[in-house]
Amino acid sequence: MTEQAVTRIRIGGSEGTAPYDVLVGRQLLGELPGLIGDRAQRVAVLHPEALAGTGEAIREDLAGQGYEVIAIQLPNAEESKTVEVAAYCWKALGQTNFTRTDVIVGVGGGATTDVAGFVAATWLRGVRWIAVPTTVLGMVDAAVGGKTGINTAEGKNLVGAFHPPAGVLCDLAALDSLPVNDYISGLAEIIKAGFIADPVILDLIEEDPAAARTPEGPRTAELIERAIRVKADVVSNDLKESGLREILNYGHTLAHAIEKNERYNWRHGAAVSIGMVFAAELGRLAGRLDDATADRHRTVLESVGLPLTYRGDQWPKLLETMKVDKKSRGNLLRFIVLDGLAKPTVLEGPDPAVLLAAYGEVSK
Ligand SMILES: NC(=O)c1ccc[n+]([C@@H]2O[C@H](COP(=O)([O-])OP(=O)(O)OC[C@H]3O[C@@H](n4cnc5c(N)ncnc54)[C@H](O)[C@@H]3O)[C@@H](O)[C@H]2O)c1
Ligand SMILES: O=C(O)C(=O)C[C@@H](O)[C@H](O)[C@H](O)COP(=O)(O)O
Ligand SMILES: [Zn+2]
Repeated sequence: MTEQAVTRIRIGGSEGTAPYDVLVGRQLLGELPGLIGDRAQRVAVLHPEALAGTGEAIREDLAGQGYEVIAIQLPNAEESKTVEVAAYCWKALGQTNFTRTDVIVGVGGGATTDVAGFVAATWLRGVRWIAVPTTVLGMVDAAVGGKTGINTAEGKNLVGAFHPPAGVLCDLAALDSLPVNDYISGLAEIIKAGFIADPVILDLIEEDPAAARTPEGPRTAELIERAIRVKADVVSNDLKESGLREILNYGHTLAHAIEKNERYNWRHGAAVSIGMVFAAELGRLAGRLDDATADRHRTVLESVGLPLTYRGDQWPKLLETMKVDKKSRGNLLRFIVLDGLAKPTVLEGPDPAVLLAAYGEVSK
C-alpha cells in the first residue's frame, strides 16, 4: 500500500502564542487524538447541520479513545455566527463541566471554525481548540491564523478574538461533498492570495479554470497549499494585524458591506470577488495599479464563475457600513490596494469621488 502524502505547513508562534502545524492530505482524522493530548478529559465537537454524519463519526471515534465527547450541532453557514449560537455552546460546555484542560474541535467551513474558535477563546477565557476545515475557504484561510468571531446586526465579524488553534487538519477528501458554489467561493480567497503574494496561483488557474473548479483537478492540492503558505507567512509575522496582516483583507472592505447588505445570505467568497474588482479599480483610479493587472482581476475571477458586479443603487448603504470596517481609524477609511502584482499597500482616506468612480466600475 502506498503512503498518502501529507504536507505540513508551520505557523510560527508569535505574541505569546504557540506555533502549530497545518496538515494537508487525506485521512488525517487519526491525527486528532495526538493534537488533543492526554491532559484533556472532555472534547466538544462543533459541526454544522450539513456535517451531522461527520460530527457523529468523530464523536464516536474520540469516545472510543477514552474521551468524554459531546457533539454540538450548529446551524449551517452564517446563521451560526451569532451571539445566540455562541451562548448555546457556552451553555453546553457549562453543563458538561468543560475545564481549561479540555479541548474544542471545530469541524466545518469557515463559519463553523470562526464560531468554534470564538467559543474556545471566550470559554474560561481561553481553552485549546483544533480546526478541521471542510471547505476550500476554510482550509486556505478561515481555519488558519487564529482570527475567530461572530457577526452583529451592524457588521461582519465585529465581535471576536485572536485565538490560534493548536492544529489544523485539512482533509482533502472532505471537499468531495462540498456543493460547487461553495467550492467556487473558496477560490476567491485562493485568487486573493495570488494577487497579494503568489502570482503562480493565478497562472495555474488561468491554465485550466475548469479544473480549478473541482476537487478532482490536478492542481487542487497545489493551489490549496500555495494559498495556505501565503497566509502562513503573513500570520506568523503579524498575528494581531498590527500592519502586514491587513493585506489579507484585500477586497474585504466592500465585501463585508455587501454581506451585511445581503443579511449574510451570500457566500463570503462571492462578496470577496466583487470586493477585489472594486479594490483593483480603486488602485487603478488612484494611479497605483497598471491596467493589465486591474483587468486580470475580472478575467481570472470570471473564468471560475465568481461574480464581478453588484447593484448600483446600494452605494450609500455600503459606504456607511464600510465605516465600521476594522481597518478604519476614526473617520479615516482605509483600503488594501495593489501597487502592482503582489505588491499590496494601504490606501488611506481616498477622495469620495474616487471611491464612487471605482464603485461605478463594479456596478456596471
Ligand atoms: N477567520 C478567518 O481568518 C476567516 C478567513 C476567511 C473567511 N472567514 C469566514 O469564513 C466564512 C465562510 O466560510 P466558508 O466559505 O467555508 O462557508 P461556510 O462555513 O458557510 O460553509 C458553507 C456551507 O457548506 C457546508 N459545508 C461545509 N463543509 C461541507 C462539506 N465538506 N460538504 C458539504 N457541505 C459542507 C456548511 O454547512 C455551509 O452550509 C465566513 O463567515 C467568513 O467571514 C474567516
Ligand atoms: O486572516 C485575516 O486577517 C483576513 O483578513 C482573512 C480574511 O479572508 C477573512 O475573511 C477575515 O475573517 C476577515 O477579517 P476581518 O478582520 O476583516 O473581519
Ligand atoms: Zn475572507
